[in-house]
Amino acid sequence: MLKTIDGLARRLVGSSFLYMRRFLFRILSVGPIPNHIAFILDGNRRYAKQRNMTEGTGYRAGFLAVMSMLKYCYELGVKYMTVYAFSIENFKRSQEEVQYLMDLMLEKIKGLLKQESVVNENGVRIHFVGNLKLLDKPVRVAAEKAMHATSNNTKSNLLICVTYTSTDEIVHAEHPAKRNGTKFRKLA
Ligand SMILES: CC(C)=CCC/C(C)=C/CC/C(C)=C/COP(=O)(O)OP(=O)(O)O
Repeated sequence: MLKTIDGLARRLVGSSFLYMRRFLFRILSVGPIPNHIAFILDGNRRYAKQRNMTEGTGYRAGFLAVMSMLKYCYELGVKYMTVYAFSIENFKRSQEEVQYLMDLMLEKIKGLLKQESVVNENGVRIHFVGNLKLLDKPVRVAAEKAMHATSNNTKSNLLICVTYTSTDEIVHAEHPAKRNGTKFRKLA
């Protein structure tokens, strides 16, 4: 008897949550929807520390949080989403932590490629942005595979920034420009 009441209550809470969610989305989609939203993945370790969790658990929780934010964005019709995931500076962390993050990225990129993933369900094209040569080879290969596999998706775009930093970008932007004969002048 108690089990039946508990099940009923759960279903009631579940359906009212769904109803409220639909209602909220209706209201939000009336207003102007941004074309591009960017997320900086930060605070994963602090989150884990506050809850006496391992750093790895914090990173995993961070990834799940960003995935649900992305799902809301797709549902609202945001065309471009950028995620700042791993900068070149992040390589200065301990070797174990960097390796953990590389393994996590590999696992998650493979997950994104699955048919039932949030990316495929929402017709999202993935772009990895940054100096990809600096990534661990298996991660780079998976990233390239993800870009290729989603290249025909047209509903929205997910830009994942990895191994990036402003100085590296300036250096790499300058080289082709120099080759084209562009003249640079020093800014005062
Ligand atoms: C495929 C894909 C998008 C994977 C992403 C995996 C992921 C969660 C990466 C976050 C990496 C990172 C160095 C965050 C910085 O914040 P921090 O956690 O160091 O923050 P804190 O030290 O300020 O708490």
